Amino acid sequence: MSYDSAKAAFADLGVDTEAALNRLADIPISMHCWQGDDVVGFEQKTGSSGGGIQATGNHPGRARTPDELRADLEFSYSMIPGKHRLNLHACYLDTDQNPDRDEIEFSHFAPWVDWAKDQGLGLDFNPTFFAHAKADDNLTLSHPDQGIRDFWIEHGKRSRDIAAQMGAALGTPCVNNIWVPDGYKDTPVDRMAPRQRLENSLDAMMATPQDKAQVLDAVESKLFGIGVEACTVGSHEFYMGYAIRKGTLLCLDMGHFHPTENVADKLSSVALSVDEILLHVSRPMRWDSDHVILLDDAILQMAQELVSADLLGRTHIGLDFFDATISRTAAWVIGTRNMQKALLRALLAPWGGLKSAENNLDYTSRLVVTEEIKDLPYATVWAEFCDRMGVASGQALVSDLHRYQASVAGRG
Ligand SMILES: C[C@H](O)[C@H](O)[C@@H](O)C(=O)CO
Ligand SMILES: [Mn+2]
Repeated sequence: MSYDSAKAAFADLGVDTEAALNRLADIPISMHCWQGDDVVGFEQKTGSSGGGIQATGNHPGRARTPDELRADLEFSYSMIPGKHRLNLHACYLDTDQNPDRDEIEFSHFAPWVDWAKDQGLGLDFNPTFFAHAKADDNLTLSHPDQGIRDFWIEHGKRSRDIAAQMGAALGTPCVNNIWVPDGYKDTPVDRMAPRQRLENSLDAMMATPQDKAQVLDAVESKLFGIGVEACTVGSHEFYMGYAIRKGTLLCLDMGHFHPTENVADKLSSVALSVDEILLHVSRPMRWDSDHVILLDDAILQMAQELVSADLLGRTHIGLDFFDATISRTAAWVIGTRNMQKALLRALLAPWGGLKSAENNLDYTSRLVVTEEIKDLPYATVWAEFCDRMGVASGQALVSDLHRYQASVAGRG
């Protein structure tokens, strides 16, 4: 089918494909650096991720240096239509020095900033509160030991400063997202004290006012993780309350709720209480398994909510998955494109008519239309988008992904 025929099919429903394509071109997705190297990072130490998160698999081609990671990212961005962002973790510093987490500085990340400027990318940032000896108790900002808390508060402060400098250097606010693994394997007798300590530590970390044009603070909750099955200190209720009271962004990670919860349903509720939202789009399978996102119902519903509730202007879309059983670059490309495809479908829905049917309690029309539009030629509009953006689709995409993977498979 030609794009003109597809355009006419959507126009029949009152949908303007040109407006949808223009809007999609303006939605940046923050791609996470950690898919490229299985959440290992570039600190001069050995050890696994810790904190209950784990990349599984041993596919050849893992990036072992910042240069390799940047090369993989450059290839991946060239396969993804539009201009996007990179989400960096503090453990991905690029320096010959060996600072501990409480000693990191902007200079340790300067090569990333120079590269981002060169590539026209915005940067987002995250303090790294896991994979460190001082996180081995699965307690960091909420640890009963003041010394350990102070260490992590210092790390958090420095990360926030670095994020602000990144935002200033690149002229686009850097979202600085805080996730801590803190929790208990077995049922604690005191849930209040660690939560009070976490709140105090967060307050100390974010005590210095920062320019929102440079850095946006975000906090990320979790239901449970490996090793903290009984209680997570930074639960959803904890961070939702914190974000509302303190004016931070709230991060909703799709893998951080009970598997039967619909994270898309939370957006409109949360948006009534916080100004801005951060999404970690992920695919949990039975647990927070961080599978590569598919074009499945969960993602489609998330995109529908973002468009229908008019939340795109105050939601930062980040990704959070890491699969080491497949080509890591293909994982980035497929997952990011799926997020974009979901947004495109949502932008191509006849929201006016659907909302008016629902308002009139005409659920039959709502059902007929939502089912009928599933047959519309979305693939043709997507191919047109890729074409206009100079990015491969179909068999050409498959070949390019295989060719790049073959070129990195020999890495040791
Ligand atoms: C590496 C990330 O910070 C991490 O995945 C975090 O965002 C998370 O979701 C932990 O489960
Ligand atoms: Mn996350």
